[in-house]
Amino acid sequence: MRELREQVLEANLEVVRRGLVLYTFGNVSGISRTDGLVVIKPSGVPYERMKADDLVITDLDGRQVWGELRPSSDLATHLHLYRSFSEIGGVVHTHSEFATSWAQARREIPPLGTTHADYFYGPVPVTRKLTTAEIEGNYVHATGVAIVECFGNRDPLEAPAALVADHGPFCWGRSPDEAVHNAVVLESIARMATYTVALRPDTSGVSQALMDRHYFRKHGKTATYGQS
Ligand SMILES: O=C(CO)[C@@H](O)[C@H](O)COP(=O)(O)O
Repeated sequence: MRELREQVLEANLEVVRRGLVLYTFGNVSGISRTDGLVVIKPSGVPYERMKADDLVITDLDGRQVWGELRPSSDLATHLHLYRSFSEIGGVVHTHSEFATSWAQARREIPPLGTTHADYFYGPVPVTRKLTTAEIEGNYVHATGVAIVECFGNRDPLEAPAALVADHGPFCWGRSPDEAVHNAVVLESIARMATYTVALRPDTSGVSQALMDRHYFRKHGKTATYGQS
């Protein structure tokens, strides 16, 4: 777990270097599937002071098995994603400005160009609004449930991000560093989508043929989106 703690620390520091978070916003975690254990950022600790030993380890039910500090307040969302999406190895939550703006507008990000299609096969989905009962109840877990729901039967690695309505983006990948990479790309395509829609509100976006061409040549795999 020492190596995973170092990877998760590095991934947390990378979201700061990439300008995706301010102060103590955001969090990154990673999972060891063989041990069934998750390493996550501690809650509220400034990134510039964070050390690998400050990271917290829990099991998939959220029981803390290592660390003195409290785990990130978003832990239950990360855990639900790990339980639901068995292929993922890292989760990132940020409040990056353009992706968060689409989340606050409660709009999915449509595939408007090949930059999007290289990384996200189809739109980046947005969740439904949480109910008052969910917000007053197990809010953080309900956030994870809403993310998984908005994926339906799409492959979560074909569009490794979701926008949580009124909140912000969650991204994931096969590892913590791949999840951060996807969060950086998401912010870039969210920025371009904002400008594109401002310049041409009636844009129709990329054709299915262009999206297929770009996504498949980059990933070399078979589509599931749009086939079910
Ligand atoms: O979503 C939020 C707040 O809305 C989080 O990103 C927090 O800002 C980070 O909390 P910790 O991970 O430090 O508990």
